[in-house]
Amino acid sequence: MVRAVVGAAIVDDLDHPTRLLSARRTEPPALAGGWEFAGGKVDPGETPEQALHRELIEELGVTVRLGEVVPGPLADGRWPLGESYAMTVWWAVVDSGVPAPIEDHDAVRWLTAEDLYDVPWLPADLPIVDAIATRLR
Ligand SMILES: Nc1nc2c([nH]c(=O)n2[C@H]2C[C@H](O)[C@@H](COP(=O)(O)OP(=O)(O)OP(=O)(O)O)O2)c(=O)[nH]1
Repeated sequence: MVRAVVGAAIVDDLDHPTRLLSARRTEPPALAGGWEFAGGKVDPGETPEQALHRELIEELGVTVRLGEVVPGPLADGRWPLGESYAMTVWWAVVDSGVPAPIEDHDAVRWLTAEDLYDVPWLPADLPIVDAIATRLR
């Protein structure tokens, strides 16, 4: 069974995004230093949206408003993350708080279309970043 993961493409504006938030992982060692979408695994008893809101409060200290799903190639628009995980990614904007690397990350960075690929994204995230890049102005 593929495990469900949720992630947020946090941008400055849902209708006219110009900046995307990326976060640098600290764990596990094989993934540490890679940049990703904040989020994580859906726990038993949670909806995917509940899981994402929980993870964003824990990891970045923010509440968000979710937009549409960034549609991926798998069933339900999910994106493959290797063999074991599939991630649903929502567009999101910050409702309250300032994103900070509270847990699981040691840096966050807002990226524009110009410097979107200047950070070493986790390899599985690159097709997702490509999809987002088409919307960043
Ligand atoms: N959150 C997140 N995980 C990603 C991304 N890209 C990617 O390959 N992954 C992988 C890393 C992990 O193997 C898996 C998600 O696990 P996670 O470690 O973020 O989940 P979690 O916060 O619930 O972690 P834990 O409680 O089990 O330690 O998906 C991404 O953009 N965001």
